[in-house]
Amino acid sequence: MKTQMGYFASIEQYRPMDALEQAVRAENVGFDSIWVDDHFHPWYHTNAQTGQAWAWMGAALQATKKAFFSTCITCPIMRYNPGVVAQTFATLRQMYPGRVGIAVGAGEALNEVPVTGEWPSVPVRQDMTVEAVEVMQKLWESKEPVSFKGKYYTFDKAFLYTKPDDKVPLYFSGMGPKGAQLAGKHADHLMTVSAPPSVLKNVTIPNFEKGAREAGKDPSKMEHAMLVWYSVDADYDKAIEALRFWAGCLVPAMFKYKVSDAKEVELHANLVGHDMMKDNFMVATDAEGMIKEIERFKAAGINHFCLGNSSPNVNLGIDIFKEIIPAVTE
Ligand SMILES: C[C@H](OP(=O)(O)OC[C@@H](O)[C@@H](O)[C@@H](O)CN1c2cc(O)ccc2Cc2c1[nH]c(=O)[nH]c2=O)C(=O)N[C@@H](CCC(=O)N[C@@H](CCC(=O)O)C(=O)O)C(=O)O
Ligand SMILES: CCCCCC(=O)CC
Repeated sequence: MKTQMGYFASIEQYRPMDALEQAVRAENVGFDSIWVDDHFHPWYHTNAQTGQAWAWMGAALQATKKAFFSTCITCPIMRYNPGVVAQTFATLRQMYPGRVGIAVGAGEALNEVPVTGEWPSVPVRQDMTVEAVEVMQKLWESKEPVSFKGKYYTFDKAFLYTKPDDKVPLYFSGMGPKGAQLAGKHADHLMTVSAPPSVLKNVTIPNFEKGAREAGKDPSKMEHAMLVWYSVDADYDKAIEALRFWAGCLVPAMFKYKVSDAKEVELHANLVGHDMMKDNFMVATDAEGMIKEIERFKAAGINHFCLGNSSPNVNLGIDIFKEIIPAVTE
């Protein structure tokens, strides 16, 4: 499968209009796809934003010409009703045929707790995600009104009058082995987050493929997409430090516990050392260094990169891909 290069335009790290300008620039440089975070609270407090992802996508799709767009990722189970998620992505895909997909996942306390107060366990949220996906697919496909009584959601003769002309591609986030297996079983493609290449190769991707085979699908036709942040600067230490905004994602407790206050995440993020950031993110001083970083993950089986640009000079961090994209996709 040909490697695809995606640009992650963060609307929690950047003001929405700045992220939109980045998306336009990234498309012009040759990125295949644009991905946007779907958050309520951000992963860092100082100088953070959190624009609404779907509102941003509408504007960004109109401002660009051909790039594929998806959230990275939407949690369709708590603060959003899955029926309204299905309606939103049906509308966007009808308006921009072939250019819109959705990635789903079991959520983060940062986004769900502030507006619901609830935080079910990981297995329950995974179960809710599977049910949400089932009902979203029914709404997208059904020519008749949908009535559904599940464990978590009830639909009473719900009908989407605005439908896409073809299927909305569905990515499913699996960070752990069970999440990856569920992704293979219930979605079209895998979405995951940067992890050591050995884990991706020996745990995440095999579990995803196992899930796909269980559902009778051909895993060789399914993408392995991954969100990973990068920073490029001639000064290596400056490049690493510029990734600090995302360091909270490297603290496992942020996923396990009900942490929904960005100030609290920031306190933990500020304790993360450069070695850990270097190991989990991509840091380089030039295009050649970035190509090496991308090749590490390609060798582990990743074939769709969602690259979050945390470079000190953001435009340079986009323009450098004129040289990188041909080298990693040929
Ligand atoms: C926590 C792991 O669960 P998993 O289902 O694999 O992954 C969860 C993530 O998909 C979500 O949190 C997702 O919403 C995060 N996310 C995101 C993910 C991604 O791949 C790319 C981009 C994004 C950006 C984004 C996200 N979320 C948003 O809301 N908005 C965004 O923009 C996991 O580790 N799962 C393990 C099982 C773990 C488990 O069950 N643990 C038990 C305890 C076990 C023990 O005792 O040790 C527990 O915690 O109760 C697995 O195997 O699946
Ligand atoms: C380990 C990182 C999980 C995804 C974090 C996130 O929400 C990024 C937008």
